[in-house]
Amino acid sequence: MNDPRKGLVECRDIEVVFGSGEARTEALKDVSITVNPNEFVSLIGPSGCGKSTLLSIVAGFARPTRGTATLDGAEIRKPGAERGVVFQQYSLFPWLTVRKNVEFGLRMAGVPTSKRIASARTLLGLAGLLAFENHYPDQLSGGMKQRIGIVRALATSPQVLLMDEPFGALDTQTRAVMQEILTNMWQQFRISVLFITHDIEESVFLSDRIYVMTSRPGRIKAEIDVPLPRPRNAAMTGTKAFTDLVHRLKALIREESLAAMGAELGPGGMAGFGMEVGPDGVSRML
Ligand SMILES: Nc1ncnc2c1ncn2[C@@H]1O[C@H](COP(=O)(O)OP(=O)(O)OP(=O)(O)O)[C@@H](O)[C@H]1O
Repeated sequence: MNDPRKGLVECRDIEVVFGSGEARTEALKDVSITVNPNEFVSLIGPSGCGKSTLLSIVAGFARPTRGTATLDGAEIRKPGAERGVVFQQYSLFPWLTVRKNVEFGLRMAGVPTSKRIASARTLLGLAGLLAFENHYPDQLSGGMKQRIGIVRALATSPQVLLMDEPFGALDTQTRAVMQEILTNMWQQFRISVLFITHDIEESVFLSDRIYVMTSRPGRIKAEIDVPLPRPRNAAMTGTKAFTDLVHRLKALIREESLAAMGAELGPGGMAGFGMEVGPDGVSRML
């Protein structure tokens, strides 16, 4: 079982610059975010604003140019078992059965065979996948593969789950079911989650708090609390509280997406959108 006081992620004044000279790209600037223990936090923002870059810093796959990322006060310098990662691509090993995929991290950690089989079977049972333990990934649907990806990330009992567009490749119906499964699993495991999505409804449905990022270089534009009760269910998506939050977030994202496009389209190009490009960048036309 996880320690409920652990899983505090803190990013402070993160700046990331790729390349130099003409190829210099400022991806993130002055980004500070916190994910509290047991909290579900989403990052949303226009394409290319640096969401994946920030997540990969917390995962330990990349280092910031400036600033620090810590987990429970310790600086993150490399990947670690206390952080599970789930990507949009299923990234399961096709030559291993479902159960052996789930066992993989435990095997790497030196957990004895009988113990890791028992853990994998328990988790597969919770995700409704025990009947498929001896199947190979190719024999399963996209939704099942992603459930296995989540189960595999949870197998090593991480304090934090980092998810980069995990449902991006799924059809709308499967995606909605996966959101319910994830919120139920999160409720049981009570770990911290940092979740990236392009889908605003998805972020509201799942999160306690949402950070909205600006267009590149990504900064934190807004931090929005989601005070919807838990456990969450599909019926909530029709409530006024839910749709009001979605509209508010959509307006924030639209502003940033137009700003990003405006920079590409140049003066006059944004007039039809109620925006214009001036010497100080993009502004709203009244
Ligand atoms: N290794 C790299 N070298 C150079 N530039 C990079 C590298 N990785 C990312 N970038 C650039 O940094 C910016 C941020 O990329 P990132 O993938 O983090 O954005 P994102 O918000 O996750 O985008 P999307 O929503 O489209 O997935 C982009 O302009 C991207 O092209």
